Amino acid sequence: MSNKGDSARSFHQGGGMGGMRRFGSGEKVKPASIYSMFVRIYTHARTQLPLLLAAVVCVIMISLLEFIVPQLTRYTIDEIIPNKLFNKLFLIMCGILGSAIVLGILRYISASLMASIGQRVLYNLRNDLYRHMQSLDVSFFDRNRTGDLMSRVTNDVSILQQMISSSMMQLFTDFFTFTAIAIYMLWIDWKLTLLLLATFPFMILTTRIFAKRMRSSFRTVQESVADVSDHLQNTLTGIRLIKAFTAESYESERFSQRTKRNMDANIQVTRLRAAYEPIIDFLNFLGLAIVLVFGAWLAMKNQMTIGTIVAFIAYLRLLQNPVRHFSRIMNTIQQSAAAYERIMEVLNTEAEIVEKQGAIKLPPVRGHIVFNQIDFAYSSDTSVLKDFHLELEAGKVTALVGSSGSGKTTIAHLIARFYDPQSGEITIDGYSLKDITLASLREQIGIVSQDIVLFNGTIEENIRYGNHHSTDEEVIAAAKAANASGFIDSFPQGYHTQIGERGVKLSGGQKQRLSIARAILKNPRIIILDEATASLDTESEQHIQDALAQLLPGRTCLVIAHRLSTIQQADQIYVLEQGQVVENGTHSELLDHQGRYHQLYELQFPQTDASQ
Ligand SMILES: Nc1ncnc2c1ncn2[C@@H]1O[C@H](COP(=O)(O)OP(=O)(O)OP(=O)(O)O)[C@@H](O)[C@H]1O
Repeated sequence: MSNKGDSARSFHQGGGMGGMRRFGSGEKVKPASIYSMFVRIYTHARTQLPLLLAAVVCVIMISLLEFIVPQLTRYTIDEIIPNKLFNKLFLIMCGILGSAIVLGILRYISASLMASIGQRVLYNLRNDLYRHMQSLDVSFFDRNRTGDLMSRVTNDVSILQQMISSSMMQLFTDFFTFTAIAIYMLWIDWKLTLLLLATFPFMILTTRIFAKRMRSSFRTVQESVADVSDHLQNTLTGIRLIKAFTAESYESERFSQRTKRNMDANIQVTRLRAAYEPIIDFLNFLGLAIVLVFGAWLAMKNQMTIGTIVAFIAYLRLLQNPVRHFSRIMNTIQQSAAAYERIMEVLNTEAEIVEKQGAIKLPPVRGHIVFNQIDFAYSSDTSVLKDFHLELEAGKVTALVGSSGSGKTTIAHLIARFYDPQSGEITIDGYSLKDITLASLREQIGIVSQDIVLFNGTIEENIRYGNHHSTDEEVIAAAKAANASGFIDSFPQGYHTQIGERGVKLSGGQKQRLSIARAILKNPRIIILDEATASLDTESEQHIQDALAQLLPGRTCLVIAHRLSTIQQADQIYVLEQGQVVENGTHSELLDHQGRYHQLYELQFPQTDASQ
């Protein structure tokens, strides 16, 4: 029933509706620049400033030490060897080994610090992402595939994790080393250094060209991972259906198509990388050739010492190391940028259903609900409700009947403000839904729907979802009222029985009774029963009807039912056809009227004399 489409398309285009914001929440997101990615990471890391500062100090010290070692080489060649300073050799030895030990310690400290900062940044980012998703509307989840969203929170965040924990440190160190050494080399011989640096614009250009392509390939890789995850989510939860339709090979084939897309995209990334690295290596060799040839020329003209050339070559290697690392890190950075884009698409999506500023807390209501001139459509091409009026009297039972797709469940969704109508107003006790806080509205509504949602956990935990602060006695009382205590007590573990994913270990009727118990525990002022007794046998249904008969008095109740036997006692019955109320009245009034309700009744009870 949902119109879940391709994720990228739905994020970028929304559902249409002539550009209305309601359906266009997933506005086009600009490709996130690497700069903005780092700014965001830094914003999160700022909270751990002392750690960050310690890491930066380590990085600066590493750069300095890396700088000192070639100086020792130069000193050995230019001073110690010509002057035969044997006594200095031991000092040189100690200097090099000491530097290596300190470098190792500093690298260990900075890597640990960065890992700890990185993990905290990601912990915050992942939680922000999940919290933000929770705040988005039902329509967002209609538009986007569950597997794709899961992949954004898990896979895409993990990719960023890799970059922050390992590559960021390298990037920092390289940046400092590069700057320090470039300045020193300019100071020693600016002409040679400038010649050397002349190769860098080519490196930057090559990097830019490859970066763009790599990012788009990584984007495909990540989308294909999301596709695979979505397929898994759908098919593993629907395994019984697949088996019933012997669709195992069909699904395996579809799975392999998705993994092939992933494989192709990965091959493309590897090819790009394989082409990029040799180009960078070539430019590095060009630098070496320049230093060697030009340096030798200067040395032959006695304008440079051999020690300086050796030190220069050592520095050149240090200067090129960051470049070589960068060509490797660029892979991770581009992959992270693609992941970051996908994360930002969710974070930049704004909820359409938002509380207006100064929204008031809905006080405990009597439950008089009015739909006034409501126009509603899920998307621009199909209208569900048009100029719709409906009144639910406070404390009474109102039933909605009508053919499938006539808009009954939609009415329930609008009361809970899962969606907003395009025009018109819905009020509860005179309060417009748009003027009140979402929490204060939803706290007063209990929904028992035809799609029973139970979470993996115990029976007790699932009932307690209705009210996390309830006592054990209250949980048991709710189960009794919902006629569920009988089957719960028959389980060896009673209320502590694990019900499995989505409650797979329970029968349809048992699941329904748990969901009713959950609603009873919530003790709401308004109750919506959307086909709540549909999967119960006649006997259980009678028990539930008895339980509801105790629960409903004094509350406003909206009952949506196909089986007319369940709503005969309703105070008011509305008959809906194509989003319009075609008649209303009590059961007997509607039978007397001999209209649509009478027709439906005849269809369901052909042997009964309708007039009785
Ligand atoms: N999330 C959604 N996105 C787009 N269209 C939807 C969505 N939910 C329902 N619809 C469409 O809205 C119309 C009304 O659906 P609704 O679920 O309200 O009908 P219903 O009367 O409750 O049907 P049933 O008795 O079969 O449950 C249908 O045409 C349906 O296809």
